[in-house]
Amino acid sequence: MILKKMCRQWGVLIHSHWTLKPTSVATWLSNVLFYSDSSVIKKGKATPLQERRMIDRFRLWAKGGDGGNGCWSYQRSRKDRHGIPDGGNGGRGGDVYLECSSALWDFSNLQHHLNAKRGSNGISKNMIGTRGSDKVALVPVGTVIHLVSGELPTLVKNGSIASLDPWEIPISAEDSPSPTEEISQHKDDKANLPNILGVRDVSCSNYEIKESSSPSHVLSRDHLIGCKEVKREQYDRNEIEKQEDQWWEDDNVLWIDDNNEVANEAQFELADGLQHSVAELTEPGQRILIARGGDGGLGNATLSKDTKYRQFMKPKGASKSRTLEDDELFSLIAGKLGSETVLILEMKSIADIGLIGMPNAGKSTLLGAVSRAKPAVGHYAFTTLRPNLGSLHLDDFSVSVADIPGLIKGAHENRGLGHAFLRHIERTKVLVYVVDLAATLDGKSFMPWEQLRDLVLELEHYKVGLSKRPSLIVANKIDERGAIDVYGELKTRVHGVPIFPVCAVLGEGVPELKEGLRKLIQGNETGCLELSNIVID
Ligand SMILES: Nc1nc2c(ncn2[C@@H]2O[C@H](COP(=O)(O)OP(=O)(O)OP(=O)(O)O)[C@@H](O)[C@H]2O)c(=O)[nH]1
Repeated sequence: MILKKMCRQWGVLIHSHWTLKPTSVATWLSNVLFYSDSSVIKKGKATPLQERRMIDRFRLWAKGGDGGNGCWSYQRSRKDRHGIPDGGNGGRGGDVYLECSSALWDFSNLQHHLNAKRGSNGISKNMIGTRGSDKVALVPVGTVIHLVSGELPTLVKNGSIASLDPWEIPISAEDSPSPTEEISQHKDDKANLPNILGVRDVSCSNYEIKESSSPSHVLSRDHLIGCKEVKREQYDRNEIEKQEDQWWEDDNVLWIDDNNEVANEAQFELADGLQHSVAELTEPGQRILIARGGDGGLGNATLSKDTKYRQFMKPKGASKSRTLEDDELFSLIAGKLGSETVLILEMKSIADIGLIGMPNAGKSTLLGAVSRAKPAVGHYAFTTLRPNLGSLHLDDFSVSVADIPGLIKGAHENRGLGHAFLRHIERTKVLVYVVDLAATLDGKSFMPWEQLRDLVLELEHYKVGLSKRPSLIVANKIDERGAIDVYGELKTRVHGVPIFPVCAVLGEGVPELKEGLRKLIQGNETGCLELSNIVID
């Protein structure tokens, strides 16, 4: 009864005819009292950011959808038993796009294979097949694209591509007859395209296609012959599967095996024929076309308009002398293959200010002190495994601050995930060196000026000139005993950049630091930290 009363007082409804067994109540109470600890509650799907490793390099294989096949049909009537060709063209395959989104941090949501949908086949009554749907994959802001194979990605205007006409018009292949170079044409300027839906209206033998970006060129019907080489049966499936296996093997070695960091980096740098930084996505909403869909094959209605093929379009029996070779015919009506691209995506954080320092220097604590960000803070090195971003509000404007994970000596040789961390510094405008004044007080670590020398060396070894940008120094943990003396010595040993004594935990010295950052961002202070300005014994 007492338990029942307690339950009622706590707002727990217990039906009067329930018989409460003391054991079950005890279990329930113990669950409520002892297991309400958040650490015991099962974690949801979204693991906290610092608990999973950042995937900031990613190998991607993209394929545009194949075009649908053209239709071969005849409209017969009582008066015309042979009929007139009325097979529609196949629909165009979908394209593959990468879209920049500020909602993402890394490539963990991305799939290694991206395939757009195939266009549907043409239908009789001269009906064109529908266009295959596009595949759009989201990538974080600051994604840099390196091309392994395939065509160069094309930047598409910001905004939705939903406005694209689903009835994409299939056209003939490009000048090059090679199937590998078979790239479908842009059809942005529809006014210049013949109305193929109403193929009956096309009397000319030349299409004039004007592209907004490239000079206009004329494709003649003769180029249709070029399609001959794009044949499904010639497309060696085994070869492709072999290549895919190979690719997966490469992929495993290069990127998936987490324990093989250094080998991965080395192989990335040595990757054959890799074209570095062919494109980058820096603003949310930007889209890049990475694989084009193939054009649809031509239906016999379209072909019958061409004098060259007209005689072959007649139904069997009506054709006079020779018939079109099967291969040739197949190449005309088969949908063209979508293009394939292999890319390596790399993420470089974009922030106005980069906080860099040795592990445990207090960078994350400082980020929390200057912004509203709540990064994980721990009294052990490498608490931060991915850059944390925060927004620093100065009176009339705000800037973004990135807390870069701790760098150690040899980071430029990829020690301690050095490359992964150094990469993010490339995009910052201003550098803030955070040094730990208390590091040497226990005799285990380096003096602050030694920390600074090592940091500058690591930056310069990774990329020459990386340290040459407006900088300041934060002398952190000024509250620790003996730190003031170390700070005094630091000022005598390091010149050329402002030094701010700060206690990030208590927020002391933070207003002065913000003022210093404002000057740096506005360009009033431009000094960068040089090795020659650091005095070491
Ligand atoms: N006494 C004192 N301790 C501080 C101060 N700032 C940070 N710390 C402590 O230093 C330790 C490391 O702080 P973090 O902010 O995680 O350091 P970090 O540089 O981000 O470390 P990594 O994640 O390894 O790069 C924590 O135990 C903090 O509480 C400070 O101003 N004074």
